[in-house]
Amino acid sequence: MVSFPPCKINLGLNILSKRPDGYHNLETCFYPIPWTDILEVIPADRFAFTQTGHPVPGKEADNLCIKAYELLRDKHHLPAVKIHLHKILPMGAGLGGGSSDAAHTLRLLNTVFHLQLSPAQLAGYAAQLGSDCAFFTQDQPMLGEGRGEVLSPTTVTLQKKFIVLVKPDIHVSTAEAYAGITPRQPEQSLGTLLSRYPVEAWREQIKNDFEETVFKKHPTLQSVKEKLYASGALYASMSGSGATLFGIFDKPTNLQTSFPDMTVWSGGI
Ligand SMILES: C[C@@](CO)(OP(=O)(O)O)[C@H](O)COP(=O)(O)OP(=O)(O)OC[C@H]1O[C@@H](n2ccc(N)nc2=O)[C@H](O)[C@@H]1O
Ligand SMILES: Nc1ncnc2c1ncn2[C@@H]1O[C@H](COP(=O)(O)OP(=O)(O)O)[C@@H](O)[C@H]1O
Repeated sequence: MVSFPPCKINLGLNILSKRPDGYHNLETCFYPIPWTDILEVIPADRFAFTQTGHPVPGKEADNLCIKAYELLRDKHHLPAVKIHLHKILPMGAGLGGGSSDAAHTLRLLNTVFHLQLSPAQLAGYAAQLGSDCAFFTQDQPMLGEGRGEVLSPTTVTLQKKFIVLVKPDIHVSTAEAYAGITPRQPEQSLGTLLSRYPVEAWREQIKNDFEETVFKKHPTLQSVKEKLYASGALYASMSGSGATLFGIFDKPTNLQTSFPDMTVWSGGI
């Protein structure tokens, strides 16, 4: 069985406090974007993992698809499978592609082997694989709290809008980005702000707390954001810990020529 793990952008990202377990409490709105990897899981005589497209850095055994399989295999005595991942999404990009692959491996295994795991059980397993993973067990925008795994529905919608993602050839480590932050409580919760204001007003209201320190270290990212606004974006921001920037537009917008040496994706929602 095949699935298409999508990526996400973060509409706003407030880092609220540092936790005793070393993670940070945050609030964000995860929004799914239909730019995807391709993932196949089929029953097999012996376990095998194959991978094409962009090579995934690190040891193969650390691939989140394998980690996801091992997690369910140990709990539910799964038979062997063959997993194939075709990697399209940029990595370490603030787009959560690896987290999505992990969650979609769980979802495929649940379906292929009729495990009948509830959405809450799937989200619980996903959260063991990464803070962002639980979101990808859903297919709709969600507010994320806790370390990102406490999810609640939101009415925020980007329907009829167009998104441009720009990924410069810069890598920002998530752990490093968190280390540069001084957490603080905002005056108004992100959920309230997102529901109260139209996209056009978010520029003054909604922010990503990582931008300040990450932009200082990589000024190119600030200039990409400014260029997105200059090209007509209603709202532009960095996604997650970077380095992808996104712009939300009223009409189809293709900016590859504006960012010739960067990876650009654009599409409707
Ligand atoms: C920043 C965010 C925002 O959506 O996304 P990305 O930029 O990675 O896409 C996420 O919080 C990334 O979540 P995820 O990539 O799943 O993180 P994990 O693997 O759980 O943790 C990687 C490292 O990030 C830090 N971390 C992560 C989540 C969190 N709430 N607090 C943290 O301090 C920890 O140092 C941890 O060791
Ligand atoms: N299936 C996978 N796809 C992408 N990255 C993976 C995967 N499995 C493990 N990783 C590791 O996770 C790191 C970052 O993952 P990714 O989700 O792309 O980051 P981000 O959430 O910042 O976009 C990679 O550099 C890689 O070492």
